[in-house]
Amino acid sequence: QLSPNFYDQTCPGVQYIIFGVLVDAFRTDIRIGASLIRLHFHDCFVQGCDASLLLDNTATILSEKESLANNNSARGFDVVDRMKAAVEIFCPGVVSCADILAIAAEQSVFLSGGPSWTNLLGRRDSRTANRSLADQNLPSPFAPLSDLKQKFINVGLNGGVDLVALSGAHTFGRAQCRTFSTRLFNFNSTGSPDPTLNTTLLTALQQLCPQGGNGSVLTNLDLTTPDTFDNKYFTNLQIHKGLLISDQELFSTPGADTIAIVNRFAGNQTAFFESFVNSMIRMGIYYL
Ligand code: HEM
Ligand SMILES: [Ca+2]
Ligand SMILES: [Ca+2]
Repeated sequence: QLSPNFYDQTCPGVQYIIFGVLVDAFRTDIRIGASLIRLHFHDCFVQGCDASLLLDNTATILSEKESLANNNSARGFDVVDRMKAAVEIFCPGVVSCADILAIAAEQSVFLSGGPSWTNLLGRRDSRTANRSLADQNLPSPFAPLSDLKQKFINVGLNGGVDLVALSGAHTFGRAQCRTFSTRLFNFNSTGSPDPTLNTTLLTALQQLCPQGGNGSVLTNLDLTTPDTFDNKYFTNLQIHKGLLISDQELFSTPGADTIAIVNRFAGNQTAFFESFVNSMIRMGIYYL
């Protein structure tokens, strides 16, 4: 049973301590907020929000850090370690790392221009990780829409508003060429690029990510406002400027129920923010 007041007696300053570390990290790394909210998402989708993602390999643990979606991709662990260390100085042994991830996610959205909300706290950290479950549960950018929906349903979210609103987190942060380059030249063995990709953006991405080139080159997920948390992600989808297949198909899958939701969020940022907060809170209370 999570509560906003969970640390009121035992660590009343926890949010300020984390905020201090976050603001400091932001000064040298504008991307850190995006990286941190992604850690919270990748934690919650595997065994619930229990900080299992943070555990390193041991004799008995196969880390989630090296799962398909996280390996050479998830980042920000050093900042989480600094947050935990700072919290330990003031309230040793009290605050869970799963709560630190949830708080950091909310503050990252707020610091980037998005909404703020009241964090529900009191998660317990797990002593086990599950790499195969991470491989299974974390959505692939190449997956069809039906598969993305199912992965959200599997963790107690829905494949409509939750999927579309939370995908809106791609309003900031970066992605590597290897996560979208299948769209650029010979899409699904058609001999042509993905027809749902805007041709101007296509040309730019072909230059950035040539065939046989370096798959770890980075580009912005939201090419309009790359570091601001806003609804431009959705207006981009309307003009076929989503970066990942999993982004664009929310709008470009014929007959999909997600199209109307994209259109609503594109036209009304307040509606997006409200749904986003609601879905983040529900994702954040998922626990096994
Ligand atoms: C719907 C299914 C989703 C898929 C298939 C997906 C896939 C991806 C991929 C492939 C990347 C780029 C990783 C890299 O190149 O290293 C990425 C980045 C990111 N994702 Fe997602 N994602 C999904 C949902 C979400 C959700 C629900 C959130 C948060 C609520 C989120 C937040 C982010 C952020 C902020 C980044 C940028 C991270 C950074 O710059 O370090 N994503 N995602
Ligand atoms: Ca977890
Ligand atoms: Ca943006």
